[in-house]
Amino acid sequence: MKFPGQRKSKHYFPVNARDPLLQPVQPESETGTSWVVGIDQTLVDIEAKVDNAFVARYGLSVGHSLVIEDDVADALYAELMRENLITHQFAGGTIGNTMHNYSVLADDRSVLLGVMCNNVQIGGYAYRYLCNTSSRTDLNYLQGVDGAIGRCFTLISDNGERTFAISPGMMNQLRPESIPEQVIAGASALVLTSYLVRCKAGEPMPEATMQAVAWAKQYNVPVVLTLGTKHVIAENPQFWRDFLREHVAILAMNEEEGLELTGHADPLLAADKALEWVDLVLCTAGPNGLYMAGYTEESAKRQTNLPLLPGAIAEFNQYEFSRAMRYQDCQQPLRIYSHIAPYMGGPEKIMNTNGAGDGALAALLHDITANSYHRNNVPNSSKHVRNYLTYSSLAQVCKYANRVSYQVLNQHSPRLTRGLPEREDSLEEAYWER
Ligand SMILES: Nc1ncnc2c1ncn2[C@@H]1O[C@H](COP(=O)(O)OP(=O)(O)OP(=O)(O)O)[C@@H](O)[C@H]1O
Ligand SMILES: O=c1[nH]cnc2c1ncn2[C@@H]1O[C@H](CO)[C@@H](O)[C@H]1O
Repeated sequence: MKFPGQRKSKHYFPVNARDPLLQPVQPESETGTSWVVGIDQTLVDIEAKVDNAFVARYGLSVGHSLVIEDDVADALYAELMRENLITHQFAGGTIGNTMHNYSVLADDRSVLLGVMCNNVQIGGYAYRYLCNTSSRTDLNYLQGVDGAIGRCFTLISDNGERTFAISPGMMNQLRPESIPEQVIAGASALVLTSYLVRCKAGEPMPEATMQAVAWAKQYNVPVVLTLGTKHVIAENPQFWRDFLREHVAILAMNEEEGLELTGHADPLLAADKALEWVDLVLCTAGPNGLYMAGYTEESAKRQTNLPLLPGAIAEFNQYEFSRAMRYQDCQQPLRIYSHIAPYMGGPEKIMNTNGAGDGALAALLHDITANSYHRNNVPNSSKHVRNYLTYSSLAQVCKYANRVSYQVLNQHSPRLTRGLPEREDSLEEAYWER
């Protein structure tokens, strides 16, 4: 496990050095002790440059993700081929991206659940998917299907905005019995997307998802939900509010999804509202950067030394140097908030925004899993006198998430092609001091 945040400063602890006061550290095994698990619709992103007329012609909605029927997919694909518009093909899927990115950042294990073709052809979509997933993402629990994985036509307009058209193939055929109980039981987090319920009647994916949620609840594993697209939320916002209250600890969304969910266009107010249902919120806001909102123990709050920010909640970042806790673990819960503007003002030229939010969530998961790892190895550390959820403060997690988003914006693929630059391993020197 690589550590996030200020690794060379006081938070760094050399768990691999022999310190007789620490629990003997277990030799690194392939399965490790800390991992995250996610469920996804297995998808390959087929990226093409198109104009808005193309998007309208196929009944799509700019900036969003819609499912298309096979005949529409065939016509769309034929036009892309005929006009030679396809520029890239990548492994995709919002949770697949997040698991891959987590493994790249943490240099550690994530487990991906979903379907995979029983019969993989060299050079085919399934092959590309497997080749473009981190070797630290455990794919051993994928369920075989006799048919194709999904395709996500990723249509990029001139300003870098992306529109998705999903041709599902067999991506929703994941069955409840393919969810491994022990993998969920031992995970630091179970990561889901609201896309998982976007299925045809009778497809087993939603049931498989609920099986995973049931086990997560049984073993007290925090469930993380990323909202995916505003359309899925807009169809039934009350369903999602109930789902969050019932099952979810950590919510990731962008400001449009936040608006559909809460009725608040202001990302800070949307995040604050969502704290009625969940313990921790990450709300990305495109060129306005990102917000986090969560809880900490009143007596453990830490004052920021950054300028206090104006906003719909005055001086909302006052305690952003506090570490997040689950509501249920606080005796006197205090709401804490943080905001950060895009790293370096954003890249000079954005390749495309695809996956920027998935990158931010992967950074947050890294911080949470680092906390579990540290707790397992150094259980009597002062860092664990309370049952914290994150390893770092809210402010630090914001910086890290934002830094990772920048890295994704700066490249074509929605998945990190490499970790952050090595010299930033001591993040003091590069980013964090700026
Ligand atoms: N135009 C931009 N300029 C600068 N930074 C940006 C821009 N767009 C996105 N970012 C950065 O990327 C982060 C995530 O972006 P965004 O809100 O677009 O995520 P998203 O809509 O969830 O993306 P996706 O669903 O494609 O993963 C932002 O918090 C910000 O740091
Ligand atoms: O319906 C869907 N299910 C799962 N993933 C999706 C869906 N639509 C788009 N993406 C994925 O979202 C990623 C960027 O966040 C893209 O890589 C795309 O594959």
